[in-house]
Amino acid sequence: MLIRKLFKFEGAHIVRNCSSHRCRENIHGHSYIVEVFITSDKLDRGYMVMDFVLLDKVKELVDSFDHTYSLWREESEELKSFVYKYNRRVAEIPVSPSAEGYALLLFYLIDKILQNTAHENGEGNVQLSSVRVHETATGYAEAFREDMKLVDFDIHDIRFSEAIREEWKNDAWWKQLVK
Ligand SMILES: Nc1nc2c(c(=O)[nH]1)N=C([C@H](O)[C@H](O)COP(=O)(O)OP(=O)(O)OP(=O)(O)O)CN2
Repeated sequence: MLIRKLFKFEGAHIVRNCSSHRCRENIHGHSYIVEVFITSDKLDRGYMVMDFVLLDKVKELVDSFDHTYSLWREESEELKSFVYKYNRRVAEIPVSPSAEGYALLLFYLIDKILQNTAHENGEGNVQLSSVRVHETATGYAEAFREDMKLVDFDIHDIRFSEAIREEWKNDAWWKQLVK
């Protein structure tokens, strides 16, 4: 059985090397919608795949990209300095921030969060099925587990600035993922 939970963030980026010159040459933003699809072979005692409330860390993660500049680590030192000088909320990431890049990055992180979520209400084999990132009303990218072979990074390649981290209720979940 499949469940889906929707999250949102307002994010800014440039996507280098793409075909669209508007997109690759200009800092711009989108109202992103992130859909997280989760499956299980069993229902918990509440007749749920898993309670949506257990996705609170996923909410915190997605909210970390809200009013945040997503800075690809391959950007020039000049742009990096500019971004850090004029923005408090910066996510430095190992993928270019296309819809595809976000979908892969979020799949990687949400999968880790789910693996670190205690399931104590009779849940079955809870699995992340896919992460769909809508960049506009007309375009989205969706990452599945097999797509993770398209990228090569680990959690140490992802950095949230101090201003983002200080808004987290606590950083235990992030420390757990890093461990
Ligand atoms: N496969 C992808 N294509 C594009 C992406 C992307 O992430 N993956 N991103 C962009 C740009 O960021 C752009 O801002 C959005 O472009 P587009 O979909 O063309 O947006 P419009 O609102 O102009 O779309 P219309 O359908 O023409 O209204 C570009 N491509």
